[in-house]
Amino acid sequence: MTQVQLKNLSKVFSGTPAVDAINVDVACGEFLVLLGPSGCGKTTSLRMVCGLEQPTSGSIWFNGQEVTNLPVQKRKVGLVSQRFGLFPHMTVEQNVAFGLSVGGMAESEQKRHVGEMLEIVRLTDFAGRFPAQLSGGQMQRVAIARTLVTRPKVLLLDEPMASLDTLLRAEMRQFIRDLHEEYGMTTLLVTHDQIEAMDLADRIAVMFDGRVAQLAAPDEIYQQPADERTARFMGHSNIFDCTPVSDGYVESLFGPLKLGAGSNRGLKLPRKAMVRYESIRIVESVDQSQSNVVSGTITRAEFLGAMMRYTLQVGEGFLTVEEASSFKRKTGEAVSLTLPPEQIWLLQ
Ligand SMILES: Nc1ncnc2c1ncn2[C@@H]1O[C@H](COP(=O)(O)OP(=O)(O)OP(=O)(O)O)[C@@H](O)[C@H]1O
Repeated sequence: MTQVQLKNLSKVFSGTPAVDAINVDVACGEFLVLLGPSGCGKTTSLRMVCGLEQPTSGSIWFNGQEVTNLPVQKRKVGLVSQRFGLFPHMTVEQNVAFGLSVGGMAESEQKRHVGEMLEIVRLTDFAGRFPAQLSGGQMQRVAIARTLVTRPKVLLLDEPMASLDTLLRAEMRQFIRDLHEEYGMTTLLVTHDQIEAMDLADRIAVMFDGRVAQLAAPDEIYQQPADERTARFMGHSNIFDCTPVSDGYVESLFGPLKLGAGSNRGLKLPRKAMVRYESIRIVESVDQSQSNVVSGTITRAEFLGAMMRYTLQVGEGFLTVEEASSFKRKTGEAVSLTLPPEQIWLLQ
C-alpha cells in the first residue's frame, strides 16, 4: 500500500495559479476525496499525482520517495476519467487486456487476469461487446476494470460518475466502495458532489481557488465546517450574523441564543453562526426546559419526498427547516422552533 504526500504543490497556468501550495497527506489505503466547485483545481491536482501535469513548484511523494519528476508509466498509478477513454474498436475483453498486453504479459496470463477482473466488475457476459453496445454504468465498470487489472498502487478517479444518472450513481458508489474494501488501495477521487464525497471518503479535502480550505472526516466537514465558504458549499445550513455577548451566548437577529459545549464558542468577535436545516425542530408545545425557542410563520413549504422543507419568517430574518413530510404543515401557519444549543456552530 502506498502513502501519498503532496507538499506545497502548485500549478500556475499563464500566470494564474490553478493549484496554490496545497499540502495533503493520504495514508496507506485511505480513500481521500478532493471536493470543490468547478475550476477550484481538483483535476489539476489529480493530474499532477498521476504525472500527466508537471507541477510549477512543490513535490509529490509515494511512500517517502519523491516522484515529482517520475514519468507516468513509472508511478504505478491508475487513472479513471470522466470520459472513460475506452477504445471503441476493441471489445470489453480487449479494452481490459490493453494495459497488460502493453506491459508484455503472455496472452494466457492476460486472459486469466482479464477473466477474473470481468467477474469482479460483473461483466463476464459482456466480454465480447464493443463500448457502443454498453450502458454508461457498464462502460464505467470496464474503465475501472481496465485500470485495476494493472494493479496500480494508487487509484485516481476523476469525476467517475459525472455522466451517470442518479440511480446509477448510487449503484456505482456502492461498487466503488466494495472495490476499495476488497483491494484496500490508496484512492483519490475528484468530485463536486457533496453526497458522493461524504458517502465514499475516509477524509475530504475541500478546495476553493486552488487551496485546501479544510481536510477532515466527512462528518466533521458537515457538522463543523472551517469557514463560511465551506459551510455554504456543503449546503443545507442557515448562516446568520451573530455577536458573542457572554460565555456561551450570542446575540442574533433571532434574539439571544445559547451555545452548546461543541459550538466553537471560544470565538469572541462578531461572526457568522450556522445551524443545519434538519437540526432545527418545530415544537408543538413549549416548556421552560427548552433553550432557544423562537416563533415563526411558514412562508414556503417544499415537498422533497421523505422530507418537507419550510422557509419561516422569524422576526426580521428567515430560517429554513426540514422535517419528516408526514407532518404536512401549510404556508401561513405560525409555529414555535428550537435551535438546539449543541447544533449551533460558530464559523471562523
Ligand atoms: N491546460 C490548462 N491550461 C490553462 N488553464 C488550465 C488548464 N487546465 C486547467 N486550467 C485552469 O485551471 C483551473 C483549475 O482547473 P481544474 O480542471 O483543475 O479544476 P476542477 O476543480 O477540476 O474543475 P472541474 O470540476 O470543472 O473539472 C481552472 O481555472 C482552469 O481553467
